[in-house]
Formats: sequence, C-alpha cells, structure tokens
Amino acid sequence: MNVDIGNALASVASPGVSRESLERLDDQVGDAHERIERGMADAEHGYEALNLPQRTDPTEIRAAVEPVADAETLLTIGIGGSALGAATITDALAAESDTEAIYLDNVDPAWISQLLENRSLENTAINVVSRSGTTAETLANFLVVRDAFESAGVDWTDRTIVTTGESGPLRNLSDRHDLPSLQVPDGVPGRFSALSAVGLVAAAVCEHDLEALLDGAAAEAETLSGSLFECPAYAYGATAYALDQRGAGINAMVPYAESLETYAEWFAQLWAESLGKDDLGQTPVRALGVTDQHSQLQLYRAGPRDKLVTFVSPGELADRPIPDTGVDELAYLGDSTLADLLEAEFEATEASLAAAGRPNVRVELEGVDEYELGGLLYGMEAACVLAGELYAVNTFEQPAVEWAKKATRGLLGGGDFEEADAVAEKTELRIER
Ligand SMILES: O=P(O)(O)OC[C@H]1O[C@H](O)[C@H](O)[C@@H](O)[C@@H]1O
Repeated sequence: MNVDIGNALASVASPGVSRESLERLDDQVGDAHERIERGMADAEHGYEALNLPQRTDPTEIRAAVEPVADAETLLTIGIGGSALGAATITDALAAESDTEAIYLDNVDPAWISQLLENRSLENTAINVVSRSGTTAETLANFLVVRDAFESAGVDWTDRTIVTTGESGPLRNLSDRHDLPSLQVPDGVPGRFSALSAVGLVAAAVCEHDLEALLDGAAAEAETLSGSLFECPAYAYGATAYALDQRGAGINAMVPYAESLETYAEWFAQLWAESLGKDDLGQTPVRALGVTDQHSQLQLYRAGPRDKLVTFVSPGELADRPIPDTGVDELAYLGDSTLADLLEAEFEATEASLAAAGRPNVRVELEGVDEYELGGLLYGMEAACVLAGELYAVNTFEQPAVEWAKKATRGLLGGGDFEEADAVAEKTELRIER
C-alpha cells in the first residue's frame, strides 16, 4: 500500500501536523522500530504476528480443508479476531469457487435459526475458530450448529475443521472427535491473526490464492524501516497518533469499495482493542464510500474538529459502463462508467474535506486482489503496533474485554467471578411508559 499524508499537514488542516513535528516524531519512530524488530526477532507475544508472512504454511492449511473442499456453504463460527480477518478476506475477494462463506459471530437466536433453517447441511461445512477455546459465544454457537447437524442426520465430525490454541476445551473436543485441526500460532493475538490459519482457512475453502496474500504481506514487511518517510505503514500509524495528540480522537475508516466494508470492521477491532487503554486511544468509526457521503460526510466536514478521515482508494476495479438515456441533464453520466463515478466521488470528497481544513489520509491500493489485501492487512497491523509504541500502551492485551467476558460467565453460572456482582449494582433511573 501507499499512503498520502499531505492532507494531514498543518498547512492544510486543523488539527494538522507540521512537517517539523513529523521530523521530530520520526526520532521516536526510529526507536519504536528498533523495539518492534527486537520483538519480532525474539518472537515476543504480539510482535510475533508481524512474522506471519514467513511463518504461515499455506500447504498445511489447504491439506486441513481438503475434507470439506466441496462445501457449498462454509459456516465460520468465531468472534472478534477469530472471525473478522477471515470475513475481511472472503468478502473482499472476487469469488473463485461456489462456496458461500457465512460468519456466525453473534448469538442472536432468531438470526442463527434463520441461517440454519432450509439449509442443506450435507453440503455445509463448519469452521470453528477460537484462540482460547473458551469463548462462550463461539462454543454456544458451535453446540447449536452441531445439534442442527445431528437433527438433520448429518455427521458433523466429517464436516468440521477446528482452529484453536495448543490446549483448552476446544482442543480437547477436537482431539476427542479426531477432527482436522490447525493451531493458532503462539504469540499471535486474535486481532493480529488474519494472516494465519485463523484468517486463511475460509480463504482456502473458497479457493483464494493464499501464497499471493502472504506475498503481499511479506512485501509490506520489507518496507518496515526506521523512518516514517520510508515506510507507508509507519507513516499511517505515526500520523494517526500525531493527529490524535492534536485533538483528532476519532478515526473514520472509509474504504471506497463495497467489498472492503468488512475490512473497516476488522480495522475497528484492531485499532480499538489494541490502543484503547490507560485513558488513551483513538476511536475508530466504520464508514463506506460512497454510501456514507450521503449520511456522515456532513458531520466530517462541518462538525467538531475531532476527526481524522482515512480513505482507502481501491485502485482499478472491474468496471461497468453507465447506459446513455438521451436525457440532456443525464448525458454526463452516459459518457462515464460506474468506476469513473466512484473515483470522481472519492476525489471530490477528499478535496471537500481538505478545503474545509479537515485532516484526511489516503491509503492507496492497486486493486482489490490477494496480494494487495495481504499488504493492506499487514500494513495496518504494523501501523497499529507502531502507534502502540508511540502511545506506550500494551498493544497486545485487552483486559477491558476480558472483564466483561468474566462477568458474563459469572452470570451464567460458569464460575465464581466477582465481575458479575457489578450487574446487580447497576444504578437505575427508569422512565416508564
Ligand atoms: O479466539 P477467541 O479466544 O475465541 O477470542 C475471540 C475474541 O475474544 C475477545 O473478545 C477478545 O477481546 C478478542 O480479541 C478475541 O479476538
């Protein structure tokens, strides 16, 4: 990916960052890069994720999915980092097979029932993913889906792949039923695991090119260096950090491709869960170009000066001409294509923010294919790790999320967790109808 931070400069935007400030910040980027390189070399928890392009074995993943290669539907059961990377990849890429990839990352009973009803389960495969192997939502959904297979007389053990940690309840279950299984690599937190089996099993069943995804990521890894002026990922992370320090506490991620809508969700988890700690962090907002030009843009251009808008320009897309109508006022459309319109809207929106002095950054791809997507995912992970160093937070933990997980388990009788007591202590001021 390339990154253009021109519209984040203080000469264009407020808040903005001056070139001199960026040059001063570059010293910290150099130190942070040394720390990151050390963490990668020592395979330290979290930093190890940046080694995935070299460590992940696509042949092993393809072999594990072989038994379900014919699936018409792949139900991936996971949540957070165990679903969003895989969903980002299969949603972004053009279909290479007839497999439909569906993600069960919520526990809404009506939705799950609807998904299972009228589905031919003989042609469905299950991909259950949980790093810890203990996440209540994932295990509950898995048990419900298993039960639906049993009720339909389909042997779920023939149709299930497991990706989990080295030990834990899901690993035990997988061993007991002798299921094909893959391991979440040690030292790789869920939200940084898109380029491991966690993100690539679904891509393999959908016959996407895993090597190209990893090659794109490896090429991005090659750009990591001690200066933000030489590394697009660090330029992004450092600029987002500097703008947050200057008041842009919100980061709206706006890809200009329908297929990248899920990518904005993945980014939101990465940015929020990694950087939101010690009363610090930048709030990610998910948006989509051009759709949200007609809803959120008003606020971005004229609301409080507390936002960075990150555009992702997808580069060349498969195109479709706009038919001519013979109506004079619409003639300009008839001379164009949908991709021309998308591009013009992107450039106009970017300019409209700059003209109003609102900081924005452009992330440029050369198309939405495996190689470019691998680079984007890796680049944003590296940007996030760099930002974590600059904020001096522990990027790779998520104690606030764990707190709510414990409270939920306590409420359901899954153990004695003091966090659950807070539920009964809720302050009420109810207004009843
Ligand atoms: O993969 P699992 O252990 O099931 O965890 C799934 C998700 O659970 C939690 O909510 C964590 O905060 C996320 O970072 C993680 O991705």
